[in-house]
Amino acid sequence: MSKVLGKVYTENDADLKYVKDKNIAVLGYGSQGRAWVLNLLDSGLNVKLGLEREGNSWKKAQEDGVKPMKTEDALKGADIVIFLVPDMVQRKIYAEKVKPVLKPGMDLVFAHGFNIHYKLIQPPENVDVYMAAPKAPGPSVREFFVKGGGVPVLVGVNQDYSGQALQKALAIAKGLGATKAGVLETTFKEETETDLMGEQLDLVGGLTAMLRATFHTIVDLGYRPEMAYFEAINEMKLITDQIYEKGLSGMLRAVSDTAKYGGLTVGTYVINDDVKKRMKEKAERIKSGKFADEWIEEYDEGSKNLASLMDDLDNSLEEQVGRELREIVLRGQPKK
Ligand SMILES: NC(=O)C1=CN([C@@H]2O[C@H](COP(=O)(O)OP(=O)(O)OC[C@H]3O[C@@H](n4cnc5c(N)ncnc54)[C@H](O)[C@@H]3O)[C@@H](O)[C@H]2O)C=CC1
Ligand SMILES: CC(=O)[C@](C)(O)C(=O)O
Ligand SMILES: [Mg+2]
Ligand SMILES: [Mg+2]
Repeated sequence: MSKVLGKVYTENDADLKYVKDKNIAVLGYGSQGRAWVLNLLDSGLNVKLGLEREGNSWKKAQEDGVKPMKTEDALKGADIVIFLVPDMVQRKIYAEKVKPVLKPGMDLVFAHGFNIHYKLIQPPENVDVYMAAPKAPGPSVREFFVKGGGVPVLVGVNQDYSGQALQKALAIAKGLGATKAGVLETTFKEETETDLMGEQLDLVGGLTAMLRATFHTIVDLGYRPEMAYFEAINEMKLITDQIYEKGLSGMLRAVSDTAKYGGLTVGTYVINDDVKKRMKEKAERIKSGKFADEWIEEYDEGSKNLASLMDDLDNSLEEQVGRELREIVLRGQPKK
């Protein structure tokens, strides 16, 4: 029994029978979509892949031995519709393709609560709305499954018309392999807001900004960029691997005493109360819905700021050095 976690669902708490005879339409074959389609098919479920265009995803699915079809065709006779197109695209596909064929008793399933929580999609009362949110990038969802395991998934129920929404969410999570690890329960609000906070404050936002700031601090003092890249960026994976396996204190015990002392004293000097105040400001912005409004507006105007930020990053010194150094690093990587 766990001392601090809420209920953790594992293999025996979930039964595929709740979704086994249902027709499942998965919309999208990107990072998550590919992993979901392949894992759910391998788990023996009836999955149809629906795509809007015969583009890259279409080709990739065919290469994987999956038969893609037009969204409309995948939705024919569907009982369960799983949204794995980008968050900003879901409302359009819902309005144009799903809503017209939505019948009482159907299920709408999400991998992230954004569209439901921020009311971009407002389903009628007579359908189930639930989520299975993998706490890992899509490629890991597939890789763990293929190796006989699974990544942790959060399940949550927003509407339980059938009275079986939680069982179905757990069944989908099991089909993804997640009950091999553990499935935790959440709400759409909690999952959406904490997911955004994590990715903005550290995983995606804070981390890249910190790596780049450290890189430039070292380079600005006159050291060579390749030294800075190794120290400030490349080695981060090895440190986070230690945290992943052994926790923060386990990582600290794996590095030298010199690193331990320097790290513990300087880390909190750099990431100080002032930084935490700024983090809180941005976390509040997520809670208030202001971040969602900003992102929707940016997307609707063509994501120009996003594209230009990505361009700047691609052209940065750290990425130029990184592209060359990674060839050396990856050459020495043990074969999988
Ligand atoms: N990427 C990840 O690892 C994670 C994603 N999620 C959630 O999973 C869902 C899917 O996200 P990803 O897998 O990252 O998406 P993605 O961007 O990797 O894949 C999107 C799929 O939708 C298609 N698509 C893209 N633009 C489209 C458009 N305008 N019209 C129609 N189809 C379009 C693409 O061809 C592709 O098949 C989102 O709700 C996301 O928040 C949740 C956990 C982690
Ligand atoms: C991979 C993941 O869970 C993220 C960072 O939240 C996302 O891609 O949105
Ligand atoms: Mg996430
Ligand atoms: Mg996210």
